Amino acid sequence: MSLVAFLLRASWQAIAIALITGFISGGCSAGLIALISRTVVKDNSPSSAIAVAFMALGLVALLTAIVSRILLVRFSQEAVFGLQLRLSRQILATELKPLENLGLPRLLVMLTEDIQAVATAAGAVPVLVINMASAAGCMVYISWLSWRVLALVLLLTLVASVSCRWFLVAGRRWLSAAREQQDRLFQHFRTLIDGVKELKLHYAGRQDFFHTDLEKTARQATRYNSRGLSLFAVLDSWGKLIYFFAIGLVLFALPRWIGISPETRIGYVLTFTYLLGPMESLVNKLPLLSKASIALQKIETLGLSLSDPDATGPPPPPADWHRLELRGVTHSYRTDREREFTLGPIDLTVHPGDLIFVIGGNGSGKSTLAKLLTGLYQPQSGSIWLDDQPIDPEQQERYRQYFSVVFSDFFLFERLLGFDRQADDARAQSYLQKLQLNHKVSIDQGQFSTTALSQGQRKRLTLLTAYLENRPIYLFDEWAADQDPTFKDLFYSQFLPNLQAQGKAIFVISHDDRYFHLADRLIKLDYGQVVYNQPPSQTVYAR
Ligand SMILES: Nc1ncnc2c1ncn2[C@@H]1O[C@H](COP(=O)(O)OP(=O)(O)OP(=O)(O)O)[C@@H](O)[C@H]1O
Repeated sequence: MSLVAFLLRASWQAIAIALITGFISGGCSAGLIALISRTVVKDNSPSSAIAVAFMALGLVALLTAIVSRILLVRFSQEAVFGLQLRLSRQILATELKPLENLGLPRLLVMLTEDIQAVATAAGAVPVLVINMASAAGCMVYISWLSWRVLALVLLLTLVASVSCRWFLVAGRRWLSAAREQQDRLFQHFRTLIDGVKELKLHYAGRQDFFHTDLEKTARQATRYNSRGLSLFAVLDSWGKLIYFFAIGLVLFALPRWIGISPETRIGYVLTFTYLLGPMESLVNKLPLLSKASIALQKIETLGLSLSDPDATGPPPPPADWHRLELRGVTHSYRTDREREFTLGPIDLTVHPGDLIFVIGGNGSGKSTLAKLLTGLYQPQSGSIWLDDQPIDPEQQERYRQYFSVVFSDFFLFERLLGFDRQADDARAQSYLQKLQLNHKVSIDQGQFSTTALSQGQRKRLTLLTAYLENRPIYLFDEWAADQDPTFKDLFYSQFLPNLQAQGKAIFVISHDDRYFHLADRLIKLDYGQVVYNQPPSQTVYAR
């Protein structure tokens, strides 16, 4: 999608008004040039009517330029604002799996660099429009002066466009290549920030990462960018050369060939001298426009969902339920054929009040099962049923509201999201006490006083959120792994039974075999397959 199409889509009526006022302004500027050249050539003592006309034209040119620019600035900024919100919405509407496939760096580049590129180009559009309008007005004036000169100008414009096209296409290709490197560069920036501790501790590793990965990619991006921008710089000078050639032609050659009048000559030269500024600014903006359309193309090819997640309104709150079933559910990660991992087919039935431990070695598929169970992944085959109703993609949002989940790679928000702040403060405060965090953290209007805590303490705060959510089904992915022995014991022997007593179904992904006997059922996974699904009393599991 081009920048123009993007802006038109945002509000074509506003753009039309801005264009019309822009063209009036440009036309008036061209009229001013005509008036000046006529007066210089023909009138030694211009009448006051000409002076009034001059003032009027100047005033209209100025006022319409202001109106056009303000309108365009406002609408281009609105369009960028809309783009930011649309992209954020699209990310929220896109299923987890395609987002994981895209990866964080690509999404980050899109939300920062690409939006910035579009915003910068959109900011330049108002000036561009006025300049193009002035150029068009000047063309009209030239055609009025002499159609033969106009034919020459058009011919030169054609030559200029054809010869500049090569620079444009090549320049754009390099900028596009630089944009590809930008995704990789953001990946390295992420490594730099996330791995800063490890990099600081390891001199050789740090040098290796810095030179082999980060510097190399950054250099490549810089190289491609400079090649692209250099071509645009050559294009600028080439354009100017053609421009001066045109002026020279009219000044020195045309009078001999076709005998044009001094008025035409001066009018032509004045017009072109005036146009030099707008044309230069127009050519200078070409790289910005190219970058913006590359960014817009990139955004489109990411394949984010186009549906609005909020279009159907809020999902209904979870109703009473009696049975959750997984029937032959599978999920595969297709990295390459030989190392493809497939979870399932899994058959599973859960009832309210069930406490199920999901166990198994590293990489056996426990977290994948968690994502399937909670509706974050859709089954690739098989189906999930809630009380005799299959969960199809339209039901997914509603289905997810049944779950309160703490993942092993959890994210702790700075405040309690989506709660009635005042009403829930008191409840949250009492949970803080139970979680033995009241001496470290307080809550005011749903805002945690701090989240700068130890890993174990931060994880306890996620438990607080889960409690407040009060959903029918809970899932804890290795929640107790970071807890001290006392709190770990509290979690397994008090918190879980408490939730169970409230009729919650609970999945606990765990390696803590000391507590396996507390479960109603153990589901053991091994390389994506269920080894057993039975009560611990019937199971011999290794301690
Ligand atoms: N995003 C992904 N892309 C490709 N393969 C993946 C992805 N996530 C997980 N896998 C593969 O799926 C398998 C199961 O991973 P999963 O995270 O479900 O295991 P797990 O039992 O939770 O392991 P752990 O106990 O180490 O957390 C692993 O072999 C892993 O390589």
